[in-house]
Amino acid sequence: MTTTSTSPGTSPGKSPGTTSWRGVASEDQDELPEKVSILLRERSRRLLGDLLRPYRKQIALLVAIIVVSNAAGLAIPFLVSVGIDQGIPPIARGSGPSTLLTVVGVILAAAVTQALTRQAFLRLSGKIGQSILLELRRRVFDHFQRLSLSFHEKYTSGRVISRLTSDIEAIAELLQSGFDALVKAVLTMVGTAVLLLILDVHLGLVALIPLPLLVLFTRWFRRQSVLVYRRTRETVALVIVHFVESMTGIRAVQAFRRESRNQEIFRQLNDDYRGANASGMRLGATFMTGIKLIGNLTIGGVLFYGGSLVLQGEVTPGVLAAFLLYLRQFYEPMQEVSQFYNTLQSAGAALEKLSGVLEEEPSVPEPRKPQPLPQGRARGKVCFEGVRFAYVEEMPILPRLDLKIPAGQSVALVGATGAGKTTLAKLISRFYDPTEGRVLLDGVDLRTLDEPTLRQAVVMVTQENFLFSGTVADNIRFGRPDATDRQVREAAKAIGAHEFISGLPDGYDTEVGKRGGRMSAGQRQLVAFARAFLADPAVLILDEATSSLDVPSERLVQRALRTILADRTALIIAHRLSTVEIADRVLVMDRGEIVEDGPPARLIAASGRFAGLHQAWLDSLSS
Ligand SMILES: Nc1ncnc2c1ncn2[C@@H]1O[C@H](COP(=O)(O)OP(=O)(O)OP(=O)(O)O)[C@@H](O)[C@H]1O
Repeated sequence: MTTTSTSPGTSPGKSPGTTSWRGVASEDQDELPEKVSILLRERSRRLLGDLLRPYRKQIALLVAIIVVSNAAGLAIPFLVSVGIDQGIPPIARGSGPSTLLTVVGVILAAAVTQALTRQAFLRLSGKIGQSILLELRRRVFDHFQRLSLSFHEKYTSGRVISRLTSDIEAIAELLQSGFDALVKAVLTMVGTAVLLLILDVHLGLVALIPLPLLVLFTRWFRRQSVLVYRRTRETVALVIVHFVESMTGIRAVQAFRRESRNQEIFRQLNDDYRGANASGMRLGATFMTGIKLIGNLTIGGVLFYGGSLVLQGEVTPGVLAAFLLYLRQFYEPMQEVSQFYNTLQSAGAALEKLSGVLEEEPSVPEPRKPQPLPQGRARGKVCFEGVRFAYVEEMPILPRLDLKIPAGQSVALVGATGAGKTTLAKLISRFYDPTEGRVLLDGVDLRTLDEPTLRQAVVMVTQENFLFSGTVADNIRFGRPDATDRQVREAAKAIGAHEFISGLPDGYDTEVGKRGGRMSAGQRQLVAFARAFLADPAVLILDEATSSLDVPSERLVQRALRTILADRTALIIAHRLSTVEIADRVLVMDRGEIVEDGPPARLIAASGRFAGLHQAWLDSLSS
């Protein structure tokens, strides 16, 4: 089943009601029904579980280390009480300091144990955390690369970047500090409460009186925190979008002198973000000071009440000292919880988005049972059989297309903007699958060809002429990484790019885009042609650049075109009619249909659309 997915996240064939949150679709929804939120949380948890599973044993070891570390920490105040109550009286009685020295020795041992286990914990958790992040980054990158062009056309590179950077960072933060803070807080608080009750039930109950207040206060904080957090995320998203749009569109911004208006918008958005952050900090400050106040009041109360119990001889001074030390320990992690809560929320949101991305399926799937091409290699015959295609179900771009291109033919595709020329080319490259009908290469449905066979047989050179960072030679070698230097040079020579490349500061080893490696539009196009020539596909699709080149460059490109088109099937989306003259055949497209088809000379001789276009072009040349 290979229906084109019309939106990333909507699996074909399922009703939108049940699937509209799947994949990345939930990212676009502000308010999610409770049921969906639960499903999303489950999905996030599954991903987390999946990532943690290989480290089960190490995590168990980590838990054991934390327990020992906390037990050692919790033992210290208790040992202090033993030291005071049982170590000092023998000294006062003159029977020597041996008990006290033993207790001090045990305290030292507990302190050393705590330090060593803490170090082991930090090392091990760091190692596990980094391995998990490595795996997560690998999965997300691999998956993004596998997702079809239809996904990327909608998802935009800005979102891809934030998934791979800030979201992964949020999870890193959780693994590095959040997890540690949570475990420490829970163990310390539960352990302390239990120990207080064991030491002295009466005084223990008094010390725990503020607990309900603490619970209410924490709940209030959590609710407020969710609201503030959401506002921070919303405002930061607007800042980033404005920033990225202004910078990626910097040419248009400067050309239209839009800087000051952009600056004004940015100032406002930036200020909103500052405001949201400030309220977050105020909330955190209120919570932290509130906790500290409750903690200190409790300590004061316990000292007062415990002191009177000591005077009445119901509690020993050592137990009171231990109580005071425990209470300090009890409130400390509570303050960290406020920090941790933010970390948890961002990591939760990040996991939700990443699990959504990983759930997306390529809308152009690999065949289960790939079929070989006849004779094991592509010859280049292309057929469209009853092809219907729509990006959005109700708006067909190609209503019904039947077309046969024999192997080795050069076809020029012309037509008004939006006629569907690029769409047709994308179907031959299998960036999309037809909604109905079939596209065949040498009689084999493209959907049954495996990816390497298809990519080797069909190459599309787009208008972007994208050059990657690296040397010019690397860029030419892009589609055939094992090509030798000689082959690279020969390809460049055949295309007519050798001369200008040799003139670059380091020749073929010049770094693209760096000093001296900047290229003109025509030169970039020649490098893109050399790349395609070296890849040597049976079918070449060229989306010709609309930008007009100067006359010498145009001549160079025309010559290169003749070389590259020889001996292969070619489909050129022609914006320059000079290009059309090289073609064996011209197809004129209008609203997704082929309205004229024939050799250029015949179409010019007839009095159809192409003849009109050609005449207009001739007139423009002579005027
Ligand atoms: N990814 C997409 N999602 C939805 N609609 C699209 C998408 N790409 C193109 N379209 C629509 O399909 C129609 C045909 O577009 P296409 O790019 O094939 O035209 P074209 O003939 O190549 O135009 P041009 O000469 O301007 O490049 C247009 O109406 C366009 O709005």
